[in-house]
Amino acid sequence: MSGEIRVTGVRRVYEIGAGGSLTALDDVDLTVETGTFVSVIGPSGCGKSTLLRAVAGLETPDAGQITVGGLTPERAAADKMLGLVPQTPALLPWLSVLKNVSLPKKVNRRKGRTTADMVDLLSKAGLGDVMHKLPSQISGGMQQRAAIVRAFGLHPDVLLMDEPFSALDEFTREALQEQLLDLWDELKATVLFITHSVSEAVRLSDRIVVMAPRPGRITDVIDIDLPRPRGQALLKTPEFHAYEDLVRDRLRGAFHYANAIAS
Ligand SMILES: Nc1ncnc2c1ncn2[C@@H]1O[C@H](COP(=O)(O)OP(=O)(O)OP(=O)(O)O)[C@@H](O)[C@H]1O
Repeated sequence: MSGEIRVTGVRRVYEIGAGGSLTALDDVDLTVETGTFVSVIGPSGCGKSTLLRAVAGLETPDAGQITVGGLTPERAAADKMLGLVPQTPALLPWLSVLKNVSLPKKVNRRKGRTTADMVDLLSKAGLGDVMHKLPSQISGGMQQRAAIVRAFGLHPDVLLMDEPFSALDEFTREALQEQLLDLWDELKATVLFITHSVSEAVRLSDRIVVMAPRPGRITDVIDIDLPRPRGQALLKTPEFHAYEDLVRDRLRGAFHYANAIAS
């Protein structure tokens, strides 16, 4: 139960001026079981970030219920059960990489790791040689890796990731996917991951949730039954491509709909 995310009948409506409203989430039901990796994919505006923010306790649904480990998201966040990795790494520019990733330890001594643990995690993430540098002295890919290590530093039960690799080139992205999977395998957390990339979703996930917009809703849930660990070689197998095709087919419907309402 400790890391289960349960979303039941969630609705979120935004007022958009002149008496208009936009239903960003409509009757969304989703259970992410403890320790599983679930990705959410769908066209722009289908409510992915709204859903993630609601699970993080940063957004209050107008109807329905969300629990994280049986608690309200606000309580789970206060208990440091949640880790959040945003699209941009948001490291503090005046602190070294090591000091940045060690911050949660200082903020929350109860659950945080020791500095030695963080040094070890940074080394595992390939950042051992740059841990004393400032964020501006390392690449964007390294900065994002540091942000992921920082999130794991709190030893969260649940990790919420909003397109963390979207600003990176394809090869860096693939390398980071592998490192994320290694960290996840070692540290165990329930992960809710937003992406626009079909191959990324297939590689990382136990389950992929497909959403469509207006109203933002879940249109499909696809279990990914591929063996782990999912190294580079897996990306070339027919089984992997078959899952990519399946997800693309299911997504196509959501995109047709999105384009129809936009035109
Ligand atoms: N604070 C807000 N006020 C009004 N409308 C909002 C607000 N936040 C989001 N929206 C609208 O709600 C819908 C869902 O937004 P959301 O950011 O969750 O979509 P998304 O699927 O994450 O999109 P993207 O892939 O582009 O990040 C969009 O139409 C967006 O414009």
